Amino acid sequence: MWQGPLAVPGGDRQSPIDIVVRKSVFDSKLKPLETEYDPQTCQQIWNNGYSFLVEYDDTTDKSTLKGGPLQDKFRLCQFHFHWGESNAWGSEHTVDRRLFPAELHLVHWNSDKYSLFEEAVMEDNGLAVIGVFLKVGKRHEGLQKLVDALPAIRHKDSIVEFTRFDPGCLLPANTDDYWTYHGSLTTPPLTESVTWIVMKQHIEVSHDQLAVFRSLLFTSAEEEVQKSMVNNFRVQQPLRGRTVRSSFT
Ligand SMILES: NS(=O)(=O)c1ccc(B(O)O)cc1
Ligand SMILES: [Zn+2]
Repeated sequence: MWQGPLAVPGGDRQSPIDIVVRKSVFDSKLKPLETEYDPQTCQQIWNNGYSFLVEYDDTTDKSTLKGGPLQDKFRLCQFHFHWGESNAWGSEHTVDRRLFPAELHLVHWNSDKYSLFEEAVMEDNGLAVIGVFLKVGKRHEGLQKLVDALPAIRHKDSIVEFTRFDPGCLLPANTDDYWTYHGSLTTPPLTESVTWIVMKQHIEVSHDQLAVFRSLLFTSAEEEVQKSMVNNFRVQQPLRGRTVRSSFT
């Protein structure tokens, strides 16, 4: 897995963390999430050498997230995943130390306060990331269009057009139950600008679908030694006195 600097200098709100359910605090003021995703804003899918990203046109408020713990409206800019080399591990967050084979991150930035992702990423209330755990089980029909595009972006820095994909199909049926806490990006620049919203309910994907994730490569086409893109998750970070709130009892 990606080790990197163990702690960011002065970093006391780093991610990911273990969510200790019995220590989370129910907050009745937490609202249901409100997502409005327009599949027409989907643009491309690419291998950035850490994961694969599905990127959305975030020049207007077409695909947005609000409600939940958020005061402002946030724009979807991309989603990506983290996974393991085996089904035994792969997620970044854990629940009472329980590992999942993979985790989806839907990345949004505060378009009420900032005009670009690059600005928002430096600010306390700049980003909101929805985390969804993946379990191996039945095939996820909505995911298949994405899985079919992966062989075309096997190598780092490869990119293909990818359109008309509704990321809402990757959310669990129940999006009212979640944990939320203030944390950071889990890959560089590791900035502490993220309101994390981790779904209690997981989604299911098939073993074969997850195997295609593992067929991706960290390395670019020119490199002699090819390395499988697996275990692209960060080690867990200290809670440093933070409280994880829950939207459910
Ligand atoms: N893994 S994560 O969702 O925390 C994340 C999101 C975005 C970026 B980034 O745009 O550099 C890095 C990490
Ligand atoms: Zn991520």
